[in-house]
Amino acid sequence: MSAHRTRLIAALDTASYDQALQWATALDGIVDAIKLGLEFTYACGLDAVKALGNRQDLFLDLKLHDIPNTVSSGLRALTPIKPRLMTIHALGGAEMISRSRATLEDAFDNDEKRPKLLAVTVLTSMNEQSLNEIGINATPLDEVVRLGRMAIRAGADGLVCSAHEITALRDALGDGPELVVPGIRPAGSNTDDQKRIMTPAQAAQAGADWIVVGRPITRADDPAAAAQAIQNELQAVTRCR
Ligand SMILES: O=C(O)c1cc(=O)[nH]c(=O)n1[C@@H]1O[C@H](COP(=O)(O)O)[C@@H](O)[C@H]1O
Repeated sequence: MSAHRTRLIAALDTASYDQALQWATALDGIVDAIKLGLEFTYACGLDAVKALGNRQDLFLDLKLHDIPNTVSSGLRALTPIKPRLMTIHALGGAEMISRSRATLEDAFDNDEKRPKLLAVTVLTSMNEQSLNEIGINATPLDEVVRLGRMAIRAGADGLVCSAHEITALRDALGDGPELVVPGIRPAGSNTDDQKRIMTPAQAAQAGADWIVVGRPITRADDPAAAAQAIQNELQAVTRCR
């Protein structure tokens, strides 16, 4: 058993480079990593992603989902950015995941420096009803565990899931996979479009390796203070696993 700290990723969802830089600067030394996703990347381009990613640990969240050749080639094109974490959709299937992992291994001699490949399971904005609407007659919990098993077996280093599924995933897959958990809302904050939410402390208690928090930080009057409050909440949870 080892002491394990849940780390905080701030999602810098904006189309403005200046805004992202301002947040990244204010949060430097408070959060453990920053996340740049579709909005920032499409609006500002990969050079801007690289510039911000050179300053702090980077989670590059582009959620690739296409045929195996297209996804693995797309990942290869992103490797000069050297993110710490990258996302693809588990729904792309086992071959897409295994080819993606092989591409990343091929691009990095040093496995320590290789970006960790995360498979997104069921988006935290979805509940059982939204799964039914797309023809999946399962609970989010069952669907996440099913996709999670497949994705880890195929070569993903970790999974993106909600905090509600952490215990079941640990039971099914053990401590190895990195579990990255969005849908985090400090008590009393606006849930926005998130459906499967928990507080930072609850997610840490459940065993999240990383939590991802966007609007509760970026829409706060003082983003640095909001992020520090979340870190304090995480650090108050001591757990061993
Ligand atoms: O892959 C992700 O990071 C992700 C997966 C998921 O299931 N749910 C989810 O919210 N996210 C991302 O996590 C961030 C959550 O942002 P907030 O809802 O503002 O805290 C966003 O940048 C989402 O793109």
